Amino acid sequence: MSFFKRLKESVSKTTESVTNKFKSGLSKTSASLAGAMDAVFMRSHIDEEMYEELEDVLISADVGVNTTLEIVDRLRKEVKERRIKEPAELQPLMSEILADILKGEAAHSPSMNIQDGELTIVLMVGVNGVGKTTTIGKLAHYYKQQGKKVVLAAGDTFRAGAIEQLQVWGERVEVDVIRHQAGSDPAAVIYDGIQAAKARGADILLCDTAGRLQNKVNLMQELTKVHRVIQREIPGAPHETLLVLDATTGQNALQQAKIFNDATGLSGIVLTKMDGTAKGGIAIAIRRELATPVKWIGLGEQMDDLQPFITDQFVHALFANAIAQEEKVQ
Ligand SMILES: Nc1nc2c(ncn2[C@@H]2O[C@H](COP(=O)(O)OP(=O)(O)OP(=O)(O)O)[C@@H](O)[C@H]2O)c(=O)[nH]1
Repeated sequence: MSFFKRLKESVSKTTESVTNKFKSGLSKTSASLAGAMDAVFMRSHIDEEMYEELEDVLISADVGVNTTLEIVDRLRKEVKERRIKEPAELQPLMSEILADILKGEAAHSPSMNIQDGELTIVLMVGVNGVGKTTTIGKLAHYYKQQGKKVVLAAGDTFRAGAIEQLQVWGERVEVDVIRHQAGSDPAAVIYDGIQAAKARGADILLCDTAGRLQNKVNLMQELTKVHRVIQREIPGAPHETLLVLDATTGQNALQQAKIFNDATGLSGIVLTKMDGTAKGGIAIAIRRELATPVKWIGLGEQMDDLQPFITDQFVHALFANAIAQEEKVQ
C-alpha cells in the first residue's frame, strides 16, 4: 500500500471537518512547500543536483538546516535501499519520512495531562502578539465543548488591553474570568484564580501570563513566583506549561522557545497562525530541534480553529494535491 493511502486511512479516523480544517489552514504551506518539491521531482532522474535543490526548498520553508540535512540524508538512504529510480516516486516517500520525523519518540505524544476529577492547571506563556489570549479563548471553547468547566485567570497584568481581551473571550465562550487591575501582581491573580476555580468546582484553570522577553531576569522572576504559588496551592501543578509561538516568525520562534524553556519548564508548544504562513515547515523544525512537543496548532481566527497537532493530518494536508492526483490516476 502506498504511504499516501496509509495517510488517507489514518486521517479518516478523525472527522472530515478536522481534515478540512488542516487542509485549508495549511494550504499556503502546502502550495509552496509541496508545490516546490513537486517541481524538484519533475526532473528526469535522481542525482546530486536534485538533492541540493530539495535542500533549498526545505530550508526556504523554514524546516531549518539541521532537520533539512537529516531529511535529505534519509531520503538518499531510502532511495538506495528501495532501489528507486524514478523521481516521481519520491513524493510519497518524502511524506513517509516527514510523518516519521514528526512522530519522533513515544514521549512526543500530543496528549494533554488533564487530571480526571481534579482541577487541572494550565499555564500559558509566550511573548505579546503571538496569539496567546486568542489561544486561551480557543482552548476554553475546546474543553467546554468536551463538557469541562473552565475558568480563566488574567495573569497578563502588564497590559491593560490583555485583561480586557481575555474578558471578551470569557464572555464569548461563556466562562468565568478572574481579573485584577492592570499593574497588579500576576501571582496574586493566579492565586485568586485557583481559589475561584476550586470554589466553583472547575475542571480546568487556564492562566494567562505576561511575556516580556526584553528582560529575561524579570520574566524568570515572574514565572518562578507564579510557579511557586501554583505549586503551593496544588502540589504537582501546573500540569501543563504551554508556550505559544507565532508560526509566521519563522526561526525566531526556536529562539523564543529556548529562552522560555530556561525560564520555566515547558510541557508543550502551541503553534499559532499556521494558516497565515507559507513557511509551515517551522512545525517540523520545532518538533525536531526542541525536546518539547507541539501539542496544538492554530489554523485560523475562529473559535474552533485551534486543533490538536495530529501529525498524520499535518502531513496529509501538506501533500493534499499529490494525494488527490494519485487518486485520479488510479
Ligand atoms: N489567522 C490566525 N490568526 C490568529 C491565530 N491565532 C491568533 N490569531 C490572531 O492574532 C492576533 C493576535 O492575537 P492575540 O490573542 O491578541 O495575541 P496576543 O496579543 O499575543 O495576546 P497576548 O500574547 O496575550 O499579548 C489576533 O488578531 C488573533 O485573531 C491563528 O491561528 N490564525
